[in-house]
Amino acid sequence: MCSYSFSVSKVYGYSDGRIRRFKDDFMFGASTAAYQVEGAWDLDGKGESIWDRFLHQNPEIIPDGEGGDEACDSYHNYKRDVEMLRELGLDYYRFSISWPRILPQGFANNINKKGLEYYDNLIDELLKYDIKPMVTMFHFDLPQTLQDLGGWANPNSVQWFEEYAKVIFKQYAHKVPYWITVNQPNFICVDGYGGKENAPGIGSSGIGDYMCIKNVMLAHAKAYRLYEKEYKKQFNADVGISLALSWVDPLNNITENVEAADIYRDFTIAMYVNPIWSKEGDFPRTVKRRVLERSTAQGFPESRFPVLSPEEIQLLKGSADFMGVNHYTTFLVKPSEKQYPVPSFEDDVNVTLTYRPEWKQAQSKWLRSAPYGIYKLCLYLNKEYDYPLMIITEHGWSTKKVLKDRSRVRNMREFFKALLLGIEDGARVKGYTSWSLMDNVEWSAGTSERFGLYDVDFESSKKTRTARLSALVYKRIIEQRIVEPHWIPNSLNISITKRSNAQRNDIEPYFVFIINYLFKNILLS
Ligand SMILES: CCCCCCCCCCCCC/C=C/[C@@H](O)[C@@H](N)CO[C@@H]1O[C@H](CO)[C@H](O)[C@H](O)[C@H]1O
Repeated sequence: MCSYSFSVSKVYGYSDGRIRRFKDDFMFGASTAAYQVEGAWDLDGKGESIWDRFLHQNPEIIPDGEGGDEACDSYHNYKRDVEMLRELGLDYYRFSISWPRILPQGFANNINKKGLEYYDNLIDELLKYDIKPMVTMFHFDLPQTLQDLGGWANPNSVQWFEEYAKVIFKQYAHKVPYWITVNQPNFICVDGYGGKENAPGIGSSGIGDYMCIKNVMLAHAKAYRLYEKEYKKQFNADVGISLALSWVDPLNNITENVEAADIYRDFTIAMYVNPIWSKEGDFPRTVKRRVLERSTAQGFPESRFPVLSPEEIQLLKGSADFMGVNHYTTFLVKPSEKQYPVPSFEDDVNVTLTYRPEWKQAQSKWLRSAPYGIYKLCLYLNKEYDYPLMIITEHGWSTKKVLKDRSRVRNMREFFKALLLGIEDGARVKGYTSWSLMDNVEWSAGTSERFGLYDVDFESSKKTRTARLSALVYKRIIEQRIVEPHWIPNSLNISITKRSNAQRNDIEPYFVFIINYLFKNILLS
């Protein structure tokens, strides 16, 4: 049992007032995902994905009725997207490839040339302006034809993914420096196979979700090993996986709550990190033991949690060049007071999640601002997994449709301060990716939750994009390499500025420090 205690004043108060600086080689980017932005859901030979099917069949669950058929129409507007990345001055763009756009029926016997062409054009447009492509190979949109065969619950899915990986590595390996095999196995499996509210909505909690986790993790490892064997020597890209890693603290220091926090971390963090980054490999012992005990008590002849063979453990161990960290929020936990359905993932974990009331709420119900969480997550990962190399592959904040998104600016600044503190304390974080470049289709929430640095007018035929306040603040942070607490632009106009390190003013952090010091100690005294 470990409580991950640390100096509260340092984190909650940022009390030393020091301005910390992002090193010049720290990379900044922005991210999107195919289903959420591309639109053109059935154009030019694209096959149906599980999200196409799910939201077409259940339109009533989308609050504003806006699914991904058109989305931001990035399929036609990708040049404008790249222009926005240039306006922001970003180093890289994280986007995903839609599996059914490349392989309409999921299998490599039928490759859609128009699909390949679309991503070739996007990548070339990025490279033309010196913006690095960071390509996610799978971000939730499985071909429906593969779902009809059981999807990620079918052990053959490991091989299906490997065949898809072969096609896209062959096509793009020579121009992609960063690959992310899979985005968020927990969302794919726990929400999609355990739950009913996200595609494919199987509702097999405590069984289907665990089968899916094993297969998705192995699929990731197979793709990593494929790149390692066939392409690493020649092109030397970094290949990683993106994990949804919320931080979790006990509600208070009562032993049961501290234990509940440990269990929750094991089921949501260690579950995905252990097989790749721990010395022993495999899924966490605590998770295996707990599910076995419950399965036995429930009358199952063996554990509902699948076993990895010694070969599979080896395949997974070390199968990533970096850990993609998607971090949005922090939860507080205590043991559950209610009885969850049996069997279920929720019953296996058996905790209740809550927040501190003072943590500001975003437009999304699940999202509260507790930026210290990224600092504690860094400490935890460093301690448990010996300082893994990380890229923040997602962090963001949702609002209503407003241009002056002050709450996003506040959240971003606080997050950066906590992240810089984590880096100062040893975290090896090499980049930050804002979720999202622009408003998009937030899965079952449609466009009711806006995560964009750019507003998107979904009513307009061109899906017009307009920079928000946060876009200008993010651009300024990237240029200056520091977080200026009070900087605001004169207007919301944004334009492309030539990037150069010489622009960065080394004296400015100290100037800002003196102004802050004077403000706090003299003007306020
Ligand atoms: C009285 C207190 C009640 C507390 C209730 C808490 C309920 C919380 C339930 C847990 C839900 C966790 C949800 C977390 C989700 C994120 O990790 C996940 N959305 C991140 O995925 C990425 O999200 C982006 C923006 O949401 C984007 O959609 C992207 O595609 C995803 O990769």
